[in-house]
Amino acid sequence: MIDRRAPVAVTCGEPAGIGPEVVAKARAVGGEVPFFVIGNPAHFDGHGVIIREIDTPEEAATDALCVLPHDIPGPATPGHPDPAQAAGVISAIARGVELASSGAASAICTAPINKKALKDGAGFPYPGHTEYLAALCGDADVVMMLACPDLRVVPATIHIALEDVPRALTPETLETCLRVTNAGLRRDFGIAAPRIAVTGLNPHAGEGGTMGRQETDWIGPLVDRLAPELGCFGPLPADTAFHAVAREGYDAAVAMYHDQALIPIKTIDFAGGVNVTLGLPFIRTSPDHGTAFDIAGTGQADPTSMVAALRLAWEMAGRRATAPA
Ligand SMILES: NC(=O)c1ccc[n+]([C@@H]2O[C@H](COP(=O)([O-])OP(=O)(O)OC[C@H]3O[C@@H](n4cnc5c(N)ncnc54)[C@H](O)[C@@H]3O)[C@@H](O)[C@H]2O)c1
Ligand SMILES: N[C@H](C(=O)O)[C@H](O)COP(=O)(O)O
Repeated sequence: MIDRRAPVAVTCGEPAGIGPEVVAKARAVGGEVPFFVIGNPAHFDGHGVIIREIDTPEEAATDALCVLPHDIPGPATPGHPDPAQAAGVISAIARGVELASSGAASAICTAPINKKALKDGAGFPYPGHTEYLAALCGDADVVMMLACPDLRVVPATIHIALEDVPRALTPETLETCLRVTNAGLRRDFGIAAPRIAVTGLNPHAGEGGTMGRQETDWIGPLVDRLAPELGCFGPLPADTAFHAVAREGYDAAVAMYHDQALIPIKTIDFAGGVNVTLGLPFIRTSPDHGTAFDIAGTGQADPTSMVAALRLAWEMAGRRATAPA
């Protein structure tokens, strides 16, 4: 059967971070995935791969790092973001979205951005790709999933201050999160009847209302109501929801806030974790790490997560390409 998947569009991310290095290294070790990167070709020099400028995504090949040139000025200085580059970093993401939306790319895979650098340099009003991509797609209901072979996690609230979590967490937001998670597990991970563990917000999941009431007042009743339809159960005390035996009982865990979800996965498999946005009209993956300014330019960046992100995007594109309409 002919493989008609278009190549994956990689957005360059922060030029002063480790993004260019892991993208270039991924070309060398992630051999089978056809991809091209949207960025300034000069930013990818020096990592031992052949760089080829291309004019269209169709020219992407696996024998070189193919770069679709994008207007991001100047050299990159590792560890020191240049405010003049911020607008180009942002518009490269928007360009990736256009290419994925038109079918010219089968997915986007985003190299890490530095949110503060984009805010300082170009007034970027979003706390992350996830929210920016949702806005580009008409305020789509999206969830952020981080996935590795042993665990998938979804924080029900994403990039907000901890003090704002209890207000942001409502029956409506949690229900939407559970629905998007269930649909994503079925469509993009091929799990016919997903099992979704839901954690509590408070210590010991509230311990029967003695350490917080969200669990008894509404999280528990909501999870019970949706259980027959979405395969969810809980709320579980978060501290014991992620050990090895517990993980065997679910396909994804929905946690209540960012660190509750991301600490376990980045502890279990920082190198192999992948960030996936579910709920968009196209596929988006990303490595689970950030711009790592502390090691940028030293050659120490590990491309394993970038390779995993490319492979997962490609696999998801394959599943969508062969799914019945
Ligand atoms: N996908 C993304 O765009 C994304 C993901 C996470 C964080 N970020 C952003 O990146 C910036 C820095 O975040 P941070 O410092 O919290 O996390 P980070 O992941 O950049 O770094 C955390 C630690 O892990 C190390 N590390 C990270 N990736 C590595 C790799 N591939 N190989 C070897 N060591 C690696 C770093 O050197 C550092 O010590 C922030 O602006 C954050 O918002 C972006
Ligand atoms: N919250 C993510 C993490 O810590 O890995 C990271 O900030 C990336 O988020 P976006 O994909 O929204 O940029």
